Amino acid sequence: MPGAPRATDGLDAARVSWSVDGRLVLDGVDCTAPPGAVSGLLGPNGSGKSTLLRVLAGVRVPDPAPGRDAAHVRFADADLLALPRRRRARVLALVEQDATTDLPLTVLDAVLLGRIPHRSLLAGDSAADRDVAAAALARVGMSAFAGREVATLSGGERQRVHLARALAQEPALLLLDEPTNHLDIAAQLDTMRVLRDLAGDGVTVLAALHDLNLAAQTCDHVVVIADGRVVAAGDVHDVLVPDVLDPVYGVRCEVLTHPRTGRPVLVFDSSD
Ligand SMILES: Nc1ncnc2c1ncn2[C@@H]1O[C@H](COP(=O)(O)OP(=O)(O)OP(=O)(O)O)[C@@H](O)[C@H]1O
Repeated sequence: MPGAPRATDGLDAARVSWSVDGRLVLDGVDCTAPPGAVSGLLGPNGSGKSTLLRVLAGVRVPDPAPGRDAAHVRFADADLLALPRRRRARVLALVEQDATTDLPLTVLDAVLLGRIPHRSLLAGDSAADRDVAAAALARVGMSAFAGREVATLSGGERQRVHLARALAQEPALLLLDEPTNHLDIAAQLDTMRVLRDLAGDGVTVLAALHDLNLAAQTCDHVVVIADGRVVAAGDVHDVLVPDVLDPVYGVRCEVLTHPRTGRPVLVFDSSD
């Protein structure tokens, strides 16, 4: 992405715990995402993926760790947990699952919200901001919708606008929670291609994904969590294997090889 700062190092989070109502949702998670690559955050429903993304994005504060080494979340030498909100928003963007926009905004105005961290507090949108927002809309194939009210969009269209808003932030680290939710198969592949292109531009991408085959075909690196703990992390060929996936998801999986890409193709059976 033009203007995006290039990260020299990727994301490095360590010992992240988060509890609610006395229940440990994340239990000492270590999670890395290599720079300029697409990483997948995988795990069953309720395993802690959204919570982890929210901690990494600074929306949730990790539990204190009295008497132990504290959690850290670093990106390209910056301590993300210590960065003020506005500076953090110039480094990273989070696309939340089923994000909603209640304000009566046009698509272009919703995408322009992504420019707020980059301008002075009282300034309006500049011509440059509008150019960045228009480029972000073009990148997700939504230019024709610029003047529409967000409330009138379909779920899939809205999902793409949220991605465009994040792109308008020009983040060096992009965190996404199930970015292919609501999307038909062609739109899913388009979104994953956008993520790959961003990685090619130097952006570090970490996306929570449910579709393990989409992850297998797209990701350079995957992290699997279950019950708030990391079970495995690494290259898709090493991690997307029955020894890891069967117990985590309670299924039986077989791994084939994609005839063109050489990447794993997973076929599932229920375990009983
Ligand atoms: N604010 C909260 N209050 C109570 N429980 C919470 C809260 N936030 C998360 N949880 C619980 O923490 C666990 C992990 O939730 P999280 O949304 O991170 O999982 P997930 O892996 O993203 O799930 P899914 O794939 O279903 O979206 C769940 O059991 C959830 O109910």
